[in-house]
Amino acid sequence: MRIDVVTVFPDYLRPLELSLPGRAREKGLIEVEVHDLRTWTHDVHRTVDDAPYGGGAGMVMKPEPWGEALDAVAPDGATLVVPTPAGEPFHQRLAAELATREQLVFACGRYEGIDARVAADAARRLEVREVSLGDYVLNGGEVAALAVIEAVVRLLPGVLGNAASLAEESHGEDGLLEYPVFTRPVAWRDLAVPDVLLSGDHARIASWRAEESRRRTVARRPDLLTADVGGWRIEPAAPA
Ligand SMILES: COc1ccc(Cn2ccc3ccc(-c4cc(N)[nH]n4)cc32)cc1
Repeated sequence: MRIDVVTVFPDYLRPLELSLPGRAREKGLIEVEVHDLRTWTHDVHRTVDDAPYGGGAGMVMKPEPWGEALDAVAPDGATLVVPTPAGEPFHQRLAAELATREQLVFACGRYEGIDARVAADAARRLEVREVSLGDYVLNGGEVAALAVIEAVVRLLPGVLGNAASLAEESHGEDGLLEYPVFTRPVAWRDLAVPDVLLSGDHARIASWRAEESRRRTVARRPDLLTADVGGWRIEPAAPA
């Protein structure tokens, strides 16, 4: 998979050189390139924004630099991911879908967003997915892009050293929250590890974990008990 990110803050994407995406790059499983949107400006001030038509607070990102950037960076048929508060909810099912794509291009906006014609023009030759990370407001798309990239890259074959952990996520109690996890020491600040986990009785342990998943889900995410999509225990479809 190739991933390109276009942003006015390239340094915001430096974490992609670390840990999971960093190792995946070293293994040659993904190529990642970050591009400065101002590369495609031609005025002395390298202008990327202007006042919104119709009035209102803030500034809007101009279409021309974005159009030239996407022409240069995104080949026909690539998938353009545009983080926005107004996007479709990002969740594991969408991560699994994006993990099947050959090339993802992320358009990271700032200000009050990107001129809407950019996505409309891109949709003429790209798959365009406008995605929201959740019902809260960020200042730009870079943090969202980092989250989406991590959620997608970890699903790629060979990226997670322990594929079993991915498999376990996908075979837990479907669509429920993870059970609590513990490790040594067995006693810590007068807090103990549940005895069942020390019993070696794998059937009892599995039953306890299933019950803990259900208990947590009822307490924290009752919505998941009725949801028919969005669960994160989904394995990526085989690449097209
Ligand atoms: C209310 O309208 C607004 C429009 C844009 C902004 C700032 N901004 C600019 C680009 C950009 C990209 C993504 C996001 C974002 C995504 C999620 N889930 N929250 N926030 C925010 C973004 C603030 C508010």
